Amino acid sequence: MLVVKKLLQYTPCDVSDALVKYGVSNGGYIPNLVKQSGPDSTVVGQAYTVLYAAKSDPRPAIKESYIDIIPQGAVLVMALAPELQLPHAPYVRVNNALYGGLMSTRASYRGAAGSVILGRIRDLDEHRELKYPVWSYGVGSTAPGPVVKVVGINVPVEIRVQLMEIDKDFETIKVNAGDYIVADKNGAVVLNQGHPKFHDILEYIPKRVAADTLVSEDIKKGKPAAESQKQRRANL
Ligand SMILES: O=C([O-])CC(=O)C(=O)O
Ligand code: NI
Repeated sequence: MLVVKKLLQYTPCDVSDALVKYGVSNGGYIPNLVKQSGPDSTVVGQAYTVLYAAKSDPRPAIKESYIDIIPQGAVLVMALAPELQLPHAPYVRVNNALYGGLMSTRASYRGAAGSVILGRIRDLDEHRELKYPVWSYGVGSTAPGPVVKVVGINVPVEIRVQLMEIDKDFETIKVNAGDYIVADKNGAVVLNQGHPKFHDILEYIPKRVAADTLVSEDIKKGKPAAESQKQRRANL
């Protein structure tokens, strides 16, 4: 809870700066998500993961409704099995919406912090009326039931994303249940709970934010950006 309180003061960009400092070159950023609803402030919570697979997948469907057991304060992270993902737009092979307004209504009632849907959502107005924060790749009109089923709750999920290297197809971002999700209009970042430098990362964030506030003041007074950045970040 303390970690959540701390992170609520910052943005995903601040968290990414710290992750880059500690060797995560993509800054933990989960690309291609669009903020669809909710207030402007940063959303932070521990990931509550839900994994969808094709109806033909050999794994049995989970009987329990994932939304009825979502913990207070959690961020729902909903992903499709890797074989249903694409590194390029539209990012998933599934055109049915994975998630809708009734799910947000229940999540909001249970005090969840937000929902990050790595696929399509429907019922846009309902999420917006609830002022409940939802991110997704896109929108849709059809419910998930005819094509996919939930096969995992609080299991690690893998997100296939495009890479710069032309000889590699994709890289995989992993989200484990309990990892910290920090999201706003810039998108969503995952801070792995098990990162060996987790506490250093948390300590670095305010120092870097303070330095960059001074850089901003310098620039507004006419100082060249590169010179100020070099000076103000010298000891970081
Ligand atoms: O009905 C569904 O399966 C999803 C949906 O639209 C909702 O949660 O409102
Ligand atoms: Ni609906």
